Amino acid sequence: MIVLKFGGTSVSSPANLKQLKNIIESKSESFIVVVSAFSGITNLLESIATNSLQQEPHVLLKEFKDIHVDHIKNYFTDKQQTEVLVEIQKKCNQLENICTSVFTLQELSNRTRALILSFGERLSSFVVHRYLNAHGLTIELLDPTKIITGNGDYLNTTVDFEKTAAQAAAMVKNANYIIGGFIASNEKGEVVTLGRGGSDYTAALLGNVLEAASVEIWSDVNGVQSADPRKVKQTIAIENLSYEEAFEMAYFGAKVLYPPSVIPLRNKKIPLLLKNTGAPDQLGTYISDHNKSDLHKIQGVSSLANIAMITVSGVGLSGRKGSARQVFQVLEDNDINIILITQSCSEQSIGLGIDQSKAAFAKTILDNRFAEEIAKQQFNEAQVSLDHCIIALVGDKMKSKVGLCGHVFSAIGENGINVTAIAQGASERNISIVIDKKDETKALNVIHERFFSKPVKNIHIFIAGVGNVGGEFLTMLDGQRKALLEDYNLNLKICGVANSRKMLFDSNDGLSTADIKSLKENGKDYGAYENFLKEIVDQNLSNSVFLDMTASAIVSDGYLPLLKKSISVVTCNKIACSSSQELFEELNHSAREYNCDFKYETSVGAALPVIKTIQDLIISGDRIHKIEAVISGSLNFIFNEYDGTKPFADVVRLAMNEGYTEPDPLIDLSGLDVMRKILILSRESGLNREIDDITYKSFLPEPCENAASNEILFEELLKHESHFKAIYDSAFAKACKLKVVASLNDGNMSVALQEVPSHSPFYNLEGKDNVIALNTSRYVDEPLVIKGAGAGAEVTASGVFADLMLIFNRKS
Ligand SMILES: NC(=O)c1ccc[n+]([C@@H]2O[C@H](COP(=O)([O-])OP(=O)(O)OC[C@H]3O[C@@H](n4cnc5c(N)ncnc54)[C@H](O)[C@@H]3O)[C@@H](O)[C@H]2O)c1
Ligand SMILES: N[C@@H](CCO)C(=O)O
Repeated sequence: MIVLKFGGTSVSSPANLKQLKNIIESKSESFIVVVSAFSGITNLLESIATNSLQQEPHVLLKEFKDIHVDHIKNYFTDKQQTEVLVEIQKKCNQLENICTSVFTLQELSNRTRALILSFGERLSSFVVHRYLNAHGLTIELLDPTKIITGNGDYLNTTVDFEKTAAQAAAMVKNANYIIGGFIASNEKGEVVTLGRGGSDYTAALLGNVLEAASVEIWSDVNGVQSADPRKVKQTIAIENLSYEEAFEMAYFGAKVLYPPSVIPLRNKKIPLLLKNTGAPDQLGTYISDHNKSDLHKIQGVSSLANIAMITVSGVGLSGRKGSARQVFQVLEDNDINIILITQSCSEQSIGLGIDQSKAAFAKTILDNRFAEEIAKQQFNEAQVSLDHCIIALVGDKMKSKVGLCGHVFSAIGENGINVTAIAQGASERNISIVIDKKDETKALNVIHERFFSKPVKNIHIFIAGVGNVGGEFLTMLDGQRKALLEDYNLNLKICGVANSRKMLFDSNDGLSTADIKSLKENGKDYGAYENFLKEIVDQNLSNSVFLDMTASAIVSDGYLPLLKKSISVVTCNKIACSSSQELFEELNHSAREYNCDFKYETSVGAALPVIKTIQDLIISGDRIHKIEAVISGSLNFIFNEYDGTKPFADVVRLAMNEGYTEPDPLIDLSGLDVMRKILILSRESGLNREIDDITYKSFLPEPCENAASNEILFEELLKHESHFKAIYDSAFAKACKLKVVASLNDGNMSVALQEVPSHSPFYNLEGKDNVIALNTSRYVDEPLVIKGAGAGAEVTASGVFADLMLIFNRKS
């Protein structure tokens, strides 16, 4: 004998009902089918019951009848319908009579409520029975009130297993049956119910008393998922669970199974199979005595919201026997359920997780109970902290996996999620972590990504600036997206983007390049830049990263608040790293403190590995003694191109059009861009320096230096053509080339336009190339030289991309 339970959705459409028929026909052993009420009916009956007190619930009763009549019209031929409809009408009349009595007497006892609620399964089992008969199946309809007996609460009866077993044995022979779930009777023969989710329980207890070979629960999902699919996108069905794991998962919100149903089956070691009626070929979840999986891993991650943490603390708790018992007793006496307990071994505090709605009451009763101790300052008043949730990791074999907790905490720590309390039983079947409620979905996702097979890590990207570099970045991302997903399991989603005025967000599907191109037309004015930042923070997404591809100080001023929310920052904008030493240090320090990354490799030499090389040298104990470098791609290009045959202004414009200069080319021409870079390299070398410490003599005439706009700058450059020609001629006369050289020597920084002779290593530096020569304690006679393209939107975008990958590929 096997027991098969079909939920509301499995009986509420012709397609599913046909599946139900096919499923039971495929069984070789005899069976009992347990059915729930049609979808939505139990809630409707709750409303009918409650409504009966205020008014005669004609409208709701009509709805109740109409739903059933609709099903019947869908399931039966015209000829078959008549008889079924007559019976339904009879049952609806009975229900109406009960409701009228409730209204007349103005009395709705739990006894009457249970009777009203029972109509859902009474009708569904009748309809499904007739349907199966009409399709030629020989199957008998059982009356659950004649088999299942309970006592106590009318709405949540306690089943009398002995009596039920005897009745079941008398009524169930070697044949096939169908029965409505959820309903039972008490010793007086009155109708009672098994509590919400009770059809699962009917199946489990029939499985128990009939010692079934197995119990199958058929619903609209493929078994227990590794997490709640409404909160985590890429869940997987768990193939095998032990009874204990199933109970934990069900308790912590995996709604596919009513938790108490596991117990009658575990007691008799009856396997439980959870299957999808709509997809019977899917494996589903097999729950049995032992978890067959050999993997010592987390089976699922689940959560429970609306938790308040109550802390009972005080010096008087230490060594005081029975205090925990007293705390628990006072809560028990007042019907408050404790969901989670933590106590440190110093015994100075006990932390309790309870349902948030009971928090204020719990504080009052605890403070009253310990008023004397509080007055003597032995105990503190109970502290209440609201708006938490519990994240539960479930798995029988987690205990033997070294480092598992470490992975969990690093995953959530890297995403800025604070842990308020932790509870882990000695069985280690459940590790419960209390966190802020607002982080519930984020925590479920980061833990799920970290632990489940071939997880796809969703990277949530926010971008400021989609100009030259930003535009190239988007092209590169489009080209790499597929490979990143297939080869690295990384799904890069652009969730938000802004230019200097407008912003666009889409964290569900991510923004496409076409969406981003329409930013000007379709974006929303953000007003103050802080509004863009606030939106990023409020989204509270896992694996969030902010890319700055602007040259804006407003944008770089926003890094700190992001880092402090554990949102990593990747930038090619040099402003933040070359402003005060204090800010530079605070940015790096905050990234470490808040477990995220601050990456700025492209601020010097575009994608050349300059900063990374210096960091690697320093961390391995080397010391930087001297840096000599040409680190302006645009100036190198300009002085390579300029020979007096066309105006200096035209060459600068060419560099600008090629995307080598800053958006404001005066930043390059004034030497500021090079100064920022040598300052950043000095700081990376361990020096504490400011921009004013750099020795620099400008090669620009003053009117160019003071140009208030690009237009004026180009006019002034043209006016001073002879100045630039003279600089060129002087170098040419000495067979030298012009190079803007930055150096760090003995702690002193300088930048200067130099005439370099042919034997100089800088002489042959072509186009927009950069070269950086490092003399260190290890590279003494010959410097370590890094050379290559130092400007250009494409190489810079590739450097930004590489920084991004360094953050997330490493963590996957
Ligand atoms: N081009 C290169 O070779 C190169 C190399 C290394 C680093 N960089 C750095 O890359 C950055 C971008 O350079 P680019 O050539 O792409 O410049 P760009 O002018 O083409 O693009 C910058 C974009 O930033 C946007 N922007 C400006 N203020 C903003 C704000 N407050 N909020 C949001 N967006 C804003 C602008 O609308 C523009 O679209 C600069 O900081 C530059 O120093 C460039
Ligand atoms: N404007 C910069 C871009 C690279 O930082 C340069 O010319 O080098």
